[in-house]
Amino acid sequence: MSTYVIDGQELHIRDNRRNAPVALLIHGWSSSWFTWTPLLQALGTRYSYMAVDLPGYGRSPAPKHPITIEWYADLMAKLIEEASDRPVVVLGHSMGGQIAMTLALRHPMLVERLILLNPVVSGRLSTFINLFVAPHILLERTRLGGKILSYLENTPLSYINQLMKPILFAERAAISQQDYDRIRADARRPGQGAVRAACYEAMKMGDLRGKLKQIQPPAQVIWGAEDNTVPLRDAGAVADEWTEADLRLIPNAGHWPHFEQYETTMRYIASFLGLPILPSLPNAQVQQQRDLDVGEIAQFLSNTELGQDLSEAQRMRVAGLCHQHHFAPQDILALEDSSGDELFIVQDGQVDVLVRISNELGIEESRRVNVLMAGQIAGEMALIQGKGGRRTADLRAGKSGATVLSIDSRYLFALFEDDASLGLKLMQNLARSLVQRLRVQNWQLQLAEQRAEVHR
Ligand SMILES: Nc1ncnc2c1ncn2[C@@H]1O[C@@H]2COP(=O)(O)O[C@H]2[C@H]1O
Repeated sequence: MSTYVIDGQELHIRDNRRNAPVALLIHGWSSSWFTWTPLLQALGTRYSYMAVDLPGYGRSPAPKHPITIEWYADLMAKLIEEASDRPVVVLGHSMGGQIAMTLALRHPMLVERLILLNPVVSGRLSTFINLFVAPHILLERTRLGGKILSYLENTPLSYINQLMKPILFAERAAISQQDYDRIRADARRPGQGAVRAACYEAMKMGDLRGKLKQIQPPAQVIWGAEDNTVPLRDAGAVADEWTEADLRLIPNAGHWPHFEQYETTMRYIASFLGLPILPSLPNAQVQQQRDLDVGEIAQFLSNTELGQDLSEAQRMRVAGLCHQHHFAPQDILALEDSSGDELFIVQDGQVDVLVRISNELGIEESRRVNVLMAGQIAGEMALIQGKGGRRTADLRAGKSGATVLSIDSRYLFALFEDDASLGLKLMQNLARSLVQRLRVQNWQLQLAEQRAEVHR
């Protein structure tokens, strides 16, 4: 845990303190940093994560300032400025999602991407909450009310205990008793009654309907289909107003999809962030990656054969899968007839394509058939042939060397499976590049024919 003091407000933060891009994690109403435990290991492979205890929750003291969603958002903006020198990925759950969206609206420069789990949009919680939980919470505001309730809590009269599970989780949710107990303990933490009541009002005041379209950073919105806390009516507002957002509904999950349906939730997040842990891969390995600037790579991809016609969010996904390699002049990237497990994109310099051809004396020599420049794809032929595909030519760095991005074909195929519309666009782009090369070759053949004619 680290402690930050921002504007005199002490903030306790669970972090992994890596020299890597920052991911800021904002929990929801009546919760704490613990909200993020299932995701921390995977996020830690690429990010320096900061799971904050919001003022008044977990170990962070209650604020002296009146609570509004805007105030929380501005405080998070100052925290980002303190912790990072570039835009950060922001994840928000429930009320934390409302804070994250408000942050992106008020400080778009600070947010690289948003991932929102069951976010509060309208501020109107479910009827369940309004009928049973809210009166309880509003009563807690006063010291006497709080005392009476904490006494009742330990008696068979405590209806809140019985109601908590169906409100928070889906009927068939896979949640362990241990996780449930911890989430419940956070929700009922003594001494937080006043903050809980203030946040209940703040969420209503922070209504984001009508503003979603103005959110600039690419966003993924994940929702448990049986959410009884933040109703799916709010997911409807996202679908209706914010068509650029990547909205995903997860069956058999309620308000805590990352606990209830970890695999599915993680697969969506991993493919959005380009984390190398798509569960459809054998062993779902968590790999340590070199820290590339994903935003910069995504920007570069917009001018490449592979990145044409992709949205910014889609380019970010592809960028997250890229590794960067530097090759000295004449270094070999791939050998003809070897198995092809990677797709390459030339980032800088040149890559020569060499085919082995037997001359009149039957001696094999390498002939350069093409030169690939920045933005062009190489290695797509083996990839398109599928498993066991072999390289059709040697690939060799040109005279001044080459910088190349590579994508492991297993990750690329996992991405195709996971996001069919992105997969289709990428396959179209690969096909387009092949068509272009065939056209050039046809034209070169015609030209050679015409020249031969003139000499005859
Ligand atoms: N005639 C050609 N023109 C341009 N590129 C080629 C040609 N033949 C092969 N290649 C590239 O060289 C790569 C070698 O590996 P692949 O066969 O996987 O994919 C091949 C193409 O990207």
